[in-house]
Amino acid sequence: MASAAKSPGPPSATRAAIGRAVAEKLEADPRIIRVPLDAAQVYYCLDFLTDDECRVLIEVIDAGRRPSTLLSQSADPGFRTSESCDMDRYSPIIRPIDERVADLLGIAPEHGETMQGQRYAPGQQFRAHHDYFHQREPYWAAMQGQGGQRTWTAMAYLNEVEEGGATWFPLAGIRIPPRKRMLLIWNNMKPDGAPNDATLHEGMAVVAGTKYIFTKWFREDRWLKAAD
Ligand SMILES: O=C(O)CCC(=O)C(=O)O
Ligand SMILES: [Fe+2]
Repeated sequence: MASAAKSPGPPSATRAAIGRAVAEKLEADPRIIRVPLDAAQVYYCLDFLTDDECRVLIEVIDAGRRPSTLLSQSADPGFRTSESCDMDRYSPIIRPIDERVADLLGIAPEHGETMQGQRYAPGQQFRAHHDYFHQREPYWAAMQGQGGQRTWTAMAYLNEVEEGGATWFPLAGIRIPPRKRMLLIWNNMKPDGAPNDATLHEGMAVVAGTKYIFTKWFREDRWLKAAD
């Protein structure tokens, strides 16, 4: 999270193996399309969710939303201005969707963090950041104890946004406009398992309408929720 550090972290055989296994699973799936990019492994699945699922997930987000937070405080108060909602993975609404995401990637559900809903009103955004943890940051020791590095991200768009709200990868050079029901998937690591700086991405400001998504981050090991 937070700003790009010079070296985001060393290679890792474990993460490299996860990267290969997930890419192989996705590439064998006829529902998945790879975005033609060299800098990062990015995929999407157009109709991953049904309209009903999108509607119910939006209701869950609206009922549980609170201001979004950051792991390291940014000097810019406008860095992440959305609202978030931690989704109860054991609820009968969330669990099947949560497990379907893990199954699509071929990652054991225990490696996934709780799905997090995000809501952006006009003007709200999540400035350019990495989903992986910067290993030089003070939070890294705690993250290592909670399942280690984030490997893959899966993010679903739950509604059409009137204007704005694209997910922009400025270094990889793609901008993805929100598209209802679509799941976007990317590997935050390089093929050698080191964090990939080119996965820097931004949830661009919504101009008109409201944007609802959920984000699911996978860890290299089993995720252990921090004690509250
Ligand atoms: O809103 C977006 O398009 C990006 C969200 C995001 O990067 C995240 O939740 O980590
Ligand atoms: Fe992100």
